[in-house]
Amino acid sequence: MRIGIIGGSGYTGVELLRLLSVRDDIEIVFISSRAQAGTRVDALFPSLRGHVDLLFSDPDDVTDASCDLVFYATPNGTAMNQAPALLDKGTRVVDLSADFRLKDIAVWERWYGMTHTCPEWVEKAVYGLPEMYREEIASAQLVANPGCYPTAVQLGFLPLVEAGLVDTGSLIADVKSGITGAGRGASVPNLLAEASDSFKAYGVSGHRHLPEIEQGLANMTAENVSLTFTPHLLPIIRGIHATLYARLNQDVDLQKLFEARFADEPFVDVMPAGAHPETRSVRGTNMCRLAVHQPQGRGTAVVLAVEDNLVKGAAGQAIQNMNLMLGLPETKGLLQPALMP
Ligand SMILES: NC(=O)C1=CN([C@@H]2O[C@H](COP(=O)(O)OP(=O)(O)OC[C@H]3O[C@@H](n4cnc5c(N)ncnc54)[C@H](OP(=O)(O)O)[C@@H]3O)[C@@H](O)[C@H]2O)C=CC1
Ligand SMILES: CC(=O)N[C@@H](CCC(=O)OP(=O)(O)O)C(=O)O
Repeated sequence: MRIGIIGGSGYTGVELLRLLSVRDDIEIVFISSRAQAGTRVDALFPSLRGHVDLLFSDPDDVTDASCDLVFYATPNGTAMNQAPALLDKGTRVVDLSADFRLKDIAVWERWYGMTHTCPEWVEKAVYGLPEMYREEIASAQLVANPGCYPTAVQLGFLPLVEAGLVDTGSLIADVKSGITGAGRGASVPNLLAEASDSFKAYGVSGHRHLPEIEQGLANMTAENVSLTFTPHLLPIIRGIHATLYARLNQDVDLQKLFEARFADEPFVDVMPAGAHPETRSVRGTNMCRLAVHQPQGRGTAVVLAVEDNLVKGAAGQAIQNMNLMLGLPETKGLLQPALMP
């Protein structure tokens, strides 16, 4: 399969390269970076020496590359302008940005502060959370890959919301992300001296992942969904840790419920009762590890979810979606264990 990557010099782009370059069923034929066009990929990323023998290209040239599938690992507002030319030619696309994730265009425009230039493809796009939409993803031409926070939060709440066991009007997600979540672009708040040895919340009054998570949860239930979502910046490189709270409306064996819901899911691991999953247990992997608790047997379910924001939260999930779309084994190239310690 011939694969192209637009935005190959960013963090999710290099993660796509790390995971795809070792596969013998995939030929990477195109990697773009406007700033790096003409330079060798392994000059920018020596980690790929011996694995990727390509130069960065200009994104405009991808239309001539005749790819089976193209990834957009670009900032929000890019794919909606560039991908339609490929989509109209029949190329399949996985967009890692938020351009095609929200079905309500007015809501997207409010949260992203831009006019949407391609609502017709938003309608046709399939949201790329395989644990919810596996069949639709397999036949989609355009997949909107979920955001990093939305992946962990939706997977953690999924069994509870789907089974109607919680008050969906009072859900709480307290979530922490490593700094690569902010991308590779230079910015003062992301400097080592600014972000390390410190910890803070941000976006408390509103983060653009709120409508995405609420849209996903609403698709799991006929009930009204309302979420309080507070993101935090953790002084680590990779990893998301979500602590999710929901009021139970009945007595239920939560451990059994979670184990049954994810029994056939290759990339969701329900840990034994009482576990406290760590971000390092998923570093570099496509796994989301969950643990479900009911402290003191009172009526609140507390779900802990960890994932690597660059893998299950971005590039790994994008490849999981690619595998489904191209009729390849879903887990192909994604089963390596975490790097420890
Ligand atoms: N980082 C994360 O953990 C996650 C990120 N995402 C989303 O994935 C996307 C990529 O994120 P990330 O890799 O972190 O971003 P980076 O900022 O690290 O990289 C962005 C890439 O896009 C390219 N790019 C920028 N502007 C354009 C443009 N107008 N046309 C073509 N290429 C462009 C850049 O190269 P150049 O400018 O040289 O062309 C670079 O290769 C974003 O939409 C992000 O929100 C989603 C989930 C998690
Ligand atoms: C730590 C950090 O800054 N994280 C990013 C989320 C990254 C992501 O998933 O962004 P998209 O939805 O745009 O794809 C943020 O809060 O903006």
